[in-house]
Amino acid sequence: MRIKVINPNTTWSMTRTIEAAARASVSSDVEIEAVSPTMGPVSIESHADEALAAVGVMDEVRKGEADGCDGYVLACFGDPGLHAARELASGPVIGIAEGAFHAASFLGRSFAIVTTLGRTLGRARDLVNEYGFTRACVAYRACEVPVLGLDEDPESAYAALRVECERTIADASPDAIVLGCAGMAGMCARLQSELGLPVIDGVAAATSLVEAMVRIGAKTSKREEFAAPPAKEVVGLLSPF
Ligand SMILES: NC(=O)NC1=NC(=O)NC1=O
Repeated sequence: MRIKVINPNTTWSMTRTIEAAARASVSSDVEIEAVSPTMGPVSIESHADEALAAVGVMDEVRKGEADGCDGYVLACFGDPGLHAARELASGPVIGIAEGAFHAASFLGRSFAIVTTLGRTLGRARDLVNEYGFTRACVAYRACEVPVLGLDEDPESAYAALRVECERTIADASPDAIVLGCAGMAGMCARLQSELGLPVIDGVAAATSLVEAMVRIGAKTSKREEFAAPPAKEVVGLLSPF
């Protein structure tokens, strides 16, 4: 089995963090291919970043199909390009937000999201509502660490994240915490141990769920909405598509 884990931002050091978390979450017979697109923003912290990143995600899925990948993880908490990726993929495609919400829902009645910048919380709220977890998600919080700050100064980023998690637990008493950024993947186990409640990293959750779906033979439905997009001319910069 081969799962392609796509970090939609173009920061390869973060891709390596994501790769380690993905590899640790799957069985030994699963091959993980972790990549960043060849184009796109170095970090994704806005709707504009997400729009740009979606093109790179599509390009990586298109290449993955040519290489025979069995499934895909979109390792960015905004799940950028998820629906387009499902149109292009034959196997399952799971974003880390959707995967994390499902995983958290198996562990308790409620969860809270603790993410990077507060400006990304609107997107998180939209995804919670779209995926059907409105009642379960009891808090939307941000530690105000920029995405690349997680890589550049991990110790102070961890300190800020832990403080915000502690505040969230005190204010909203969630049964679990969902980490709102792929770049937090390496901090999950330490946080869970120090905070004393389940802490979900979406990279591990989504990757293990893709493995499970591939093992039961589940593929993306091609009946209607996620059928291959109609062939058409694309002009200008995006013409390769
Ligand atoms: N909420 C976020 O910080 N999302 C993210 N931006 C990235 O570049 N990767 C993420 O997971």
